[in-house]
Amino acid sequence: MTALAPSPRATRGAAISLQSVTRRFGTTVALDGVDLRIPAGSLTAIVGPSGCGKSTLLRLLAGLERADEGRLIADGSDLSTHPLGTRDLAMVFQDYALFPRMSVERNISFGLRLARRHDRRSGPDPRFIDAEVARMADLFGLQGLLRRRPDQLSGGQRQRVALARAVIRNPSLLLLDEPLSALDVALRASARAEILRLHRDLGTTLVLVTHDQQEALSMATELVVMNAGRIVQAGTPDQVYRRPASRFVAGFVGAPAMNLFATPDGGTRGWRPHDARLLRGGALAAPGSLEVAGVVDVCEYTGSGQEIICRDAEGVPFTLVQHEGEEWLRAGDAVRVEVPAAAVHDFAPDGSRVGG
Ligand SMILES: Nc1ncnc2c1ncn2[C@@H]1O[C@H](COP(=O)(O)OP(=O)(O)OP(=O)(O)O)[C@@H](O)[C@H]1O
Repeated sequence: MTALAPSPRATRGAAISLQSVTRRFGTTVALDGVDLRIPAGSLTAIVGPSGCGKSTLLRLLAGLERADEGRLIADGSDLSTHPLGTRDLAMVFQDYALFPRMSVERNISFGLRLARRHDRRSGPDPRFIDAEVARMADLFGLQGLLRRRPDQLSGGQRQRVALARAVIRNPSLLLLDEPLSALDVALRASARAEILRLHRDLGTTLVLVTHDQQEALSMATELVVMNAGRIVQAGTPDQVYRRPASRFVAGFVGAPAMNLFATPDGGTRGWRPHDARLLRGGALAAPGSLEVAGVVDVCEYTGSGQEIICRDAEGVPFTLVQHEGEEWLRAGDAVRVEVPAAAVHDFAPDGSRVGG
């Protein structure tokens, strides 16, 4: 019982747009004139430092917050006047928000049982509900836990129940607030794969808030970077990674982080550790490329290679990466690297990107 055909309840994903949305809490401006288009069927990941407004944006999409200014449009209708119905929308909160006195089975099937109570003729029948619960239990590894109550589960198990409860309803908009943060590595990988499969099979529009930018880069079709209540860049993960629009985005997206150096004019020059190539012996840098020299400070083994923290002649730290099979650098080694001109990013004193 793993691959039921997409249910006829499934609709295509909703297209959402925010127009000049502002949300204030007292003097705090949580969202500051946000314009954003979330394409139908996209998997949009929202990343940004703590307090930048990610959860507020998600809660706004869920209808749990109202905009003080601006408009929120879904499939052409204004959500402030026609909020999305509960069948079209599901949200998984950071704190799961499970029903404490219901069993896991009851929690997961809640939405379907509600639909049946509302409409016994076209609502899902009990056998379908049982089959769907069993499918969710399989997908999220909840077999054997269906009779328990939430307080008898670990944090990770609770999170999986919350995901199953949201996913079982095949919503056209699924909002996930840090859904994978409490899972261990193995479960995280399978839950991530399940979310991607769900997204692919049902065409649900999925909006995901995460602290884990690697998760965002690997899962998202659209990546939205926020800072201080504003959207500072939105695009495909590839666009954001390769052409960060500002110094802030350059430093925030990508792991290890981009190496950034102050330039004499007050701007910043950056390059990613993965774009640097070691120059061994007396090897010359290719014409036009950037050459950087330094001394290895610390080496950190990562399993598939090592990350190396170096310092240049001015003491500015920069990171290099080495992969398995290379001759390992060690603390105290002198290093020279070249960075192709196309991989060098320049930012003006105001932080904006310079050139292409
Ligand atoms: N109900 C509220 N009352 C007062 N201030 C709030 C409220 N909700 C959010 N804020 C403030 O609005 C700003 C944005 O909060 P939000 O929770 O959206 O940030 P976030 O990016 O999700 O943060 P985190 O990553 O830490 O969860 C913060 O300064 C926060 O303190």
